[in-house]
Amino acid sequence: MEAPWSREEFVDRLRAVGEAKYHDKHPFHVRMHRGELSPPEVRGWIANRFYYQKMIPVKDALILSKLPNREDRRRWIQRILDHDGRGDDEGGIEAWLRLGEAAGIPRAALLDERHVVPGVRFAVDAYVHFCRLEPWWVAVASSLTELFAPDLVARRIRVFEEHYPWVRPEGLAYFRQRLHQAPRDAEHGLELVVRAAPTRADQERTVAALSFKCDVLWALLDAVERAGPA
Ligand SMILES: O=C(O)c1cc(C(=O)O)c2c(n1)C(=O)C(=O)c1cc(C(=O)O)[nH]c1-2
Repeated sequence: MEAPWSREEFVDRLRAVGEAKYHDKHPFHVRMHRGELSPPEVRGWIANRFYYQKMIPVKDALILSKLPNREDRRRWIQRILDHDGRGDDEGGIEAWLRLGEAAGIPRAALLDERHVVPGVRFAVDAYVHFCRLEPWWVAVASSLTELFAPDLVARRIRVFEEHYPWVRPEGLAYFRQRLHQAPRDAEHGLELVVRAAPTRADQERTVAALSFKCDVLWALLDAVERAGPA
């Protein structure tokens, strides 16, 4: 049996997956970042991504149900609250609906999923099923794309302000929230995976889970790109 990687090497291996295949490099994002998307294409992306947003707390509830440790459940549950909201906090799903409205999409058109194309549904459902079926620490590893999300989201805020000013600025609140939520989530996720994956075989399985998740995000954008304007 091969020796486990040190924590540092393990984290390097995880980061290398992001460098190779995180969706910031997808041609659709490249065009978005250059300011080349038409308003209907931006709307198509927002309307399809809503399905991802909507399913995130569902997959986090599946993981929550499997976490063996109370302290970890107390931290993990925050992810569900971040998206679904609680009390006065409207939550991320509501913020995404407002992003849609700021871009000219009626909330009813997001809620009834009329613009969601089959490939997006398949990709997102594959992620949810993966988290339902895999051991909790493998499912947690698949969430570690959040290690890479903050740079992309920070860039997206600048890109929208510069190239897509027709999207009303209050719509960007969702992305601003993610700038502090994602690093906190990634830190906890990494801590869980490092603790639960002590052998080289375990570590390799977590790297494969992260690679799978990059495929989910990539396939989602392939489908959005192919669908075109909404
Ligand atoms: O806009 C993005 O590029 C992006 C990427 C990701 C990601 O890397 O999975 C997430 C999000 N956004 C996001 O908003 C979010 O709530 C989220 C949760 C998760 C997850 O896997 O648990 N990823 C992401």
